[in-house]
Amino acid sequence: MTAAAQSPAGTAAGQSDAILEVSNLTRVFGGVRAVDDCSFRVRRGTITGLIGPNGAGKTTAFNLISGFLKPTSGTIVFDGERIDGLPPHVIARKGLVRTFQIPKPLGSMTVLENLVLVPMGQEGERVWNAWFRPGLVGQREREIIDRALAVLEYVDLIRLRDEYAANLSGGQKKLLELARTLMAEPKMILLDEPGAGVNRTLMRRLVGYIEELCYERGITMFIIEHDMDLVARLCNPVIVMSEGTHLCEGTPEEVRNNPQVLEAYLGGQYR
Ligand SMILES: Nc1ncnc2c1ncn2[C@@H]1O[C@H](COP(=O)(O)OP(=O)(O)OP(=O)(O)O)[C@@H](O)[C@H]1O
Repeated sequence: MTAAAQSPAGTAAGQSDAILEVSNLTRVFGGVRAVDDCSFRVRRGTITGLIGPNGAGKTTAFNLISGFLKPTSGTIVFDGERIDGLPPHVIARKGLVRTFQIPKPLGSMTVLENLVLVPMGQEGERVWNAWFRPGLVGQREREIIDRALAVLEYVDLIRLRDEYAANLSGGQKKLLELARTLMAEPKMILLDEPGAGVNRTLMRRLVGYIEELCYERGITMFIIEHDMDLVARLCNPVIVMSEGTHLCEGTPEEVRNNPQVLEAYLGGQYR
């Protein structure tokens, strides 16, 4: 019997290093094998990049991992537990959350309401009503509101806390999206193109947050990114997908110099 098989479920020696293990993952849309027998692992405490040409299956892989799509076949293990096929809110409660390339805050709610809703789910409205009737604010509700305010301080959106999310700039919406993920107290965040449509100043701030959240708070980061300078600066290792599957992985330097990667990009639509 192997050491892994002898250990209790979820604590096997081989699993402690990998927070995410994707095995033989496949998702078919009609005739398209968007993700095709794809396997990889993400090490705990890393900022891991996911790159590949357009249509390589990166977004579909993220949607499968975060529960927004169900796999056709294959398994996904997060922190020692099978999560494939579970709905997004259950996966988020286990500590795995994702952001979207186009952030999706609830526009008709304020910045603060957007954050309060994350841990409370359907109960968020109740917390909110209680906020206006201070005598009714319970211990848990108070804690959630205080945590939301602290997160807004952290991402420097505190002065916009009563603004409707719909009125925020694109960059501010990105920060709000990051703030919402932090409210879920994640162990791992999937970031979909944090660099897309972001100016240099905000990009520097986002890079700072990503590094600090990973290296100081221990949140594993898994990032889809097309901006190769940003990938080289932030990510190690980098996983390359092509045609729905895992092509290779390595340091940014290694993947950049890998002829298979060049071929995958030049054979597709080089960006
Ligand atoms: N809902 C869907 N229905 C049908 N086909 C889809 C669907 N979602 C994705 N696909 C197809 O699956 C393949 C992989 O798409 P996906 O968006 O995952 O790639 P990607 O690597 O994220 O691409 P990009 O870098 O351009 O965002 C593409 O051929 C795409 O057209």
